[in-house]
Amino acid sequence: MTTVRVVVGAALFDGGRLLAARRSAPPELAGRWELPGGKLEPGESAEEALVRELREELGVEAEPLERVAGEWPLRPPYVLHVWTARLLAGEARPLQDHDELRWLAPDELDEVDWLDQDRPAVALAAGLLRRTAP
Ligand SMILES: Nc1nc2c([nH]c(=O)n2[C@H]2C[C@H](O)[C@@H](COP(=O)(O)OP(=O)(O)OP(=O)(O)O)O2)c(=O)[nH]1
Repeated sequence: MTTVRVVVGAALFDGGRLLAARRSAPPELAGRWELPGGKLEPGESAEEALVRELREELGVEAEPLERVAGEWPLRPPYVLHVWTARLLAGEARPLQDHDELRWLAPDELDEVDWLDQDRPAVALAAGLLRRTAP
């Protein structure tokens, strides 16, 4: 039996908008949009991985908030887990893995070509945002 490995994706919110990131690699994923994040390293919690990845990929500090219920299969052995997070400091820039970023308002979420496996997670995360936003 293969052990499942977790990829953590961040539904990063700031001012009521959600950050979408366009992948620059590998070729089969390039041009599609995703929630920034990456693989957990050994011994790391999902929250720790999320903070590290957002620092590396976007140059920002973020606070994980809550896990979005669900798990989405990726290329085996990986599965996608998603957490909502809020921006604490910095201005997001596509430093690694991405070539474009967009902050999407709730009515703009369908404007980018999300990776198929990200669509349900994005919809759920946006629902959480609508519930918790002032
Ligand atoms: N980060 C991220 N990866 C996703 C999402 N959806 C999705 O299918 N993936 C896939 C793309 C990659 O095959 C894998 C995550 O790899 P990654 O390249 O982001 O991970 P990483 O930063 O840890 O990079 P590395 O170890 O490969 O260098 O999961 C998503 O929303 N976020």
